[in-house]
Amino acid sequence: MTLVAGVDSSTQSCKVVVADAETGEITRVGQAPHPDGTEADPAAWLAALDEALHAAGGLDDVAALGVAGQQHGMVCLSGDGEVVRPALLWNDTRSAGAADDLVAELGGPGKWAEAVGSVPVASFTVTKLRWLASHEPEAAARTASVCLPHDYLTWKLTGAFTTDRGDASGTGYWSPADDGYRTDLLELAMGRAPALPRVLAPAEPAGRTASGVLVSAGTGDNMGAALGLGIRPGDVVVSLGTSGTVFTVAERSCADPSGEVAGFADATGRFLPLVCTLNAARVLDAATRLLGVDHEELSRLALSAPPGADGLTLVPYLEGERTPNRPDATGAVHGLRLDNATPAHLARAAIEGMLCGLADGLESLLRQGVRADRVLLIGGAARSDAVRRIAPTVFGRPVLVPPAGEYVAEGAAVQAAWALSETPEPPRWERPGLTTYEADPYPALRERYAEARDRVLDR
Ligand SMILES: Nc1ncnc2c1ncn2[C@@H]1O[C@H](COP(=O)(O)OP(=O)(O)O)[C@@H](O)[C@H]1O
Ligand SMILES: O=C(CO)[C@@H](O)[C@H](O)COP(=O)(O)O
Repeated sequence: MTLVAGVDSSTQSCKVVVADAETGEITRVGQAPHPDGTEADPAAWLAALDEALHAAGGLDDVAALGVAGQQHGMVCLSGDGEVVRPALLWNDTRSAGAADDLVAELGGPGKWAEAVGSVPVASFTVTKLRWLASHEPEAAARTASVCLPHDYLTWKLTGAFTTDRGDASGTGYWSPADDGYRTDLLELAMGRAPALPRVLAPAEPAGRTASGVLVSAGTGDNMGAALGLGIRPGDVVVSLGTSGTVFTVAERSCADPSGEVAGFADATGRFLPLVCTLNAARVLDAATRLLGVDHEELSRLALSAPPGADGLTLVPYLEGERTPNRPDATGAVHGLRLDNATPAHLARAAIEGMLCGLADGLESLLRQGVRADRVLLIGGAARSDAVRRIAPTVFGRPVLVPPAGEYVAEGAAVQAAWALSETPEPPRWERPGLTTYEADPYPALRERYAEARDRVLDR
């Protein structure tokens, strides 16, 4: 049996799966935590990768490996390959002002959508580089090259400085439509253009590890999930990890001047229109802390309250928000009355509020002409029974849940198997069935959320 490994170096942890390259059967898994915070020393990702690989039984019998990682993180390297400062992550909002400035300087949101498929907000690497140039000019001057979290890990594994279309499309200085860097935009951000990783073709390997394991191009985590699930146009994925994302694969590139939908590329040569919120699984983590319960009890409580939580509405902007672009917003609870002031109502409002943000995202995606024949729910918070049961009431359509798994890491493993096989299309691994969750839509909930979502205080 030929084995391949896939890595998901995500916000909260590093996950590894080892699978049979032919059937996709998972034979081993490993996981290790990442440090908390919105900036991180890339050495911590390497240490977590090492620990997770060890927990997954190591690479001695593995033929190929792929690394998917959290998108957008700014990793600045000096001329001798040292990390210049801790990486700013996708959920760090300090560059929100820089994003506004860059949008204005290029002539407005439409110009950015046209140039790189997305309108940059604080998450995008290009805005972090502008922030660096303005606030830490010495660090900016020492920056000889810039890459993303998965590029950094692939470089450390192989010595090759590479990236892929998917992750490059989240920088704000690579165009999915034209398949090339826009170094002029990097110059706009920093006043000059540091060296950038070479963009590999989807099945092109980056190189080999010191012990000879083939390393595939790697990609961003959402592109990894799309590959792991084997989605096709018409399949919309809602991922409830640290971030909430709603995305699909498309044959044509997307350019939304409203900035709600990011026109990313995928890991197969196609495109990945995506909406991202900053607030997903950790809203539920916060609710468990507020209520002094664990996730199982939160789920039980939420299901014991009625749809709409009798008017209790939670706006989940606990980390500010990206879609809508409210980097300084805070969360809020509205509609509190004596009769709905119960743990069950609050538990339900937290889940409903988190899902309303994603349901708005689905609508933005549909406005781009995307089809949603099926909606699939994945990510850490999709382990919650209440989330799975409440999702169809909020989305107003059935929701399909694949068996709990690490689909980003599985996608990275698919890519590794693809790099080994050199076939025109990635391998398609059969996966056990999806569970369908259906429930009556409850539109009043979305209407109330729409009223509440702009009535929040800024930090
Ligand atoms: N049963 C559950 N119910 C709700 N949230 C959960 C559950 N299990 C895990 N989570 C949450 O899911 C998140 C981790 O999800 P994951 O998709 O691995 O995130 P990421 O890939 O962004 O690091 C954590 O915030 C964790 O607390
Ligand atoms: O910024 C985005 C997508 O544009 C996020 O989805 C990050 O890629 C982080 O993902 P998770 O760690 O939440 O999976």
